[in-house]
Amino acid sequence: MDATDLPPGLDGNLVEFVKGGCEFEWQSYTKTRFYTNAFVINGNKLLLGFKKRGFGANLYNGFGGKVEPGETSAQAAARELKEESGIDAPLEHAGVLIFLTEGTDWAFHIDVFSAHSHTGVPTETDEMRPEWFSLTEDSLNGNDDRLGISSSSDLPSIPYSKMWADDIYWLPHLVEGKKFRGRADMVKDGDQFIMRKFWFGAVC
Ligand SMILES: CNc1ncnc2c1ncn2[C@@H]1O[C@H](COP(=O)(O)OP(=O)(O)OP(=O)(O)O)[C@@H](O)[C@H]1O
Repeated sequence: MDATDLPPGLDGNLVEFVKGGCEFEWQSYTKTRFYTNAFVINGNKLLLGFKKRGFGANLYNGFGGKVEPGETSAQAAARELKEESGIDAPLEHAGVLIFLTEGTDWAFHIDVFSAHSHTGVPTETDEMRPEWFSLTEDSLNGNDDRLGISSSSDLPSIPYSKMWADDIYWLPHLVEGKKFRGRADMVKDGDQFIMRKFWFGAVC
């Protein structure tokens, strides 16, 4: 894909898998702040955390936060995973997401990581309550959540309706082990954010 067709902030040899909001312009930004987000898979289970406070409170997400000065994103991802869930995992880089939110002139740059094993027992912290979710196909692609049915396994389905709106576009790629990139410009709708303009793609 021609780099000029990509949303500002993304580069490389990428193949689009979904986009929306073509009638809007990409929001401009002058600064970037770096964050991490880590997803741990164990066989047919995915670990998510229910965020109890701060940005994204009351949503399920991976474990992550700000990259501190002097840290690499991989170091920050490991630190945040441990701080928020109590576990260690051999995290590998899986994707990059750029988010803008209405009214701010800076972009979230989120390095997303995944791991297929871990040590330690996921433990609730002040910030996050870890829970395992089913990775059956209907759970992962959001069919169970859309239809309000429980998963065919003994674990709950991935709760996309209680996650950031973008997650359903890239989480299945992460679980399949495909590298991805994406950008979403979010606007406030009542007390939640919705995507105004977005683009997600795979790394060739
Ligand atoms: C807009 N769409 C989004 N979709 C999915 N995840 C998103 C996100 N936007 C932000 N995130 C994640 O939200 C966390 C915020 O981090 P946040 O808790 O504020 O950081 P940190 O733990 O350093 O904060 P404190 O210093 O404790 O306040 C961090 O994992 C970041 O990756």
